[in-house]
Amino acid sequence: MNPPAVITAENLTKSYGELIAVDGISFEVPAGESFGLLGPNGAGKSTTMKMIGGVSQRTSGKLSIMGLDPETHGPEVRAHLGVVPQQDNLDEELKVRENLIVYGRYFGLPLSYLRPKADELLEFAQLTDKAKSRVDALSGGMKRRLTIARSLINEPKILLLDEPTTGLDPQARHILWDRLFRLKEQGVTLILTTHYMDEAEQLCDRLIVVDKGRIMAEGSPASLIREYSTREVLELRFGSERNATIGVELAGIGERVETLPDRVLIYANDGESALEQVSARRLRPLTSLVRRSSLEDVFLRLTGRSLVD
Ligand SMILES: Nc1ncnc2c1ncn2[C@@H]1O[C@H](COP(=O)(O)OP(=O)(O)OP(=O)(O)O)[C@@H](O)[C@H]1O
Repeated sequence: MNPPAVITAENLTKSYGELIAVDGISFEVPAGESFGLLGPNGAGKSTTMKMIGGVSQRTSGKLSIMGLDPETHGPEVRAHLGVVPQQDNLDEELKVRENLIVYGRYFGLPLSYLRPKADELLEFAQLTDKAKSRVDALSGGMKRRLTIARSLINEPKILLLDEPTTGLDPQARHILWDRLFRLKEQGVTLILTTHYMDEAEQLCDRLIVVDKGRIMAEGSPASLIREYSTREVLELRFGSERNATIGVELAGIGERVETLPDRVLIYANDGESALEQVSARRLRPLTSLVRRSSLEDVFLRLTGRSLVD
């Protein structure tokens, strides 16, 4: 039997005046899943998260979190949720450990619970030795981990993460991904937005690709890649002058040729054999690279645009 859905959205819509930021999206997230909203800036990801978190009212449609409507049962819904917003909003005046305790007090949790819980969460966030540090002395990655630790103070069943690793360096991102994996192993349902395809591939069991407030596709990263791309991609650079016109000369190689401003992509199941065909036509790229298809290719196929602006 499938686990029950902890979040159900049906035709969820949010308009800001004339602008439809979220345009009738529907999805279900079963308990324990790591579910992603992948899309470029402005796609409507944060707006969807805010509606789930009960801090933004929907214009129309239905939304249910653990069987409750966040608009009519705000406090009950928030008790099940941990929220990691896009911008860290830690209290810079307070020390690291105090941030956890003071936040827990907002939930009305007793100090006898909060003190050991704060220590446990600092351990989890690898911040035990920073317990007494000032927040403004922490690195970006540490602040993110502290924000995540803080969001876990009430032992939420669902964690909402809006762009969890934006602005972090690769090492800090990997540490964070590892922590999120651990939460998933503990059975926490993760809902995350990202415009990084590698993050979506690493973290999400299933995701929706969103663009301009609409769902373009839905599935696991692997199934989306299988459905919308080839196994491999041959990336060629011919220099800015030739890139624009070379597409015609490459026609027929692989399943599809996509011309971007700085490179040409040939979609083929066997990239090396596509490269041999390029050589056979006496076309000499400045650089060539064969790689596996990614969600970036899925997005390009679905929208004709690149995921990262
Ligand atoms: N409070 C608001 N008032 C008016 N328009 C808004 C408001 N919040 C968001 N928007 C608009 O709604 C659209 C969707 O924004 P949203 O922040 O949800 O996108 P996003 O996919 O999360 O992108 P980002 O990663 O940049 O946050 C954008 O066009 C944005 O300008």
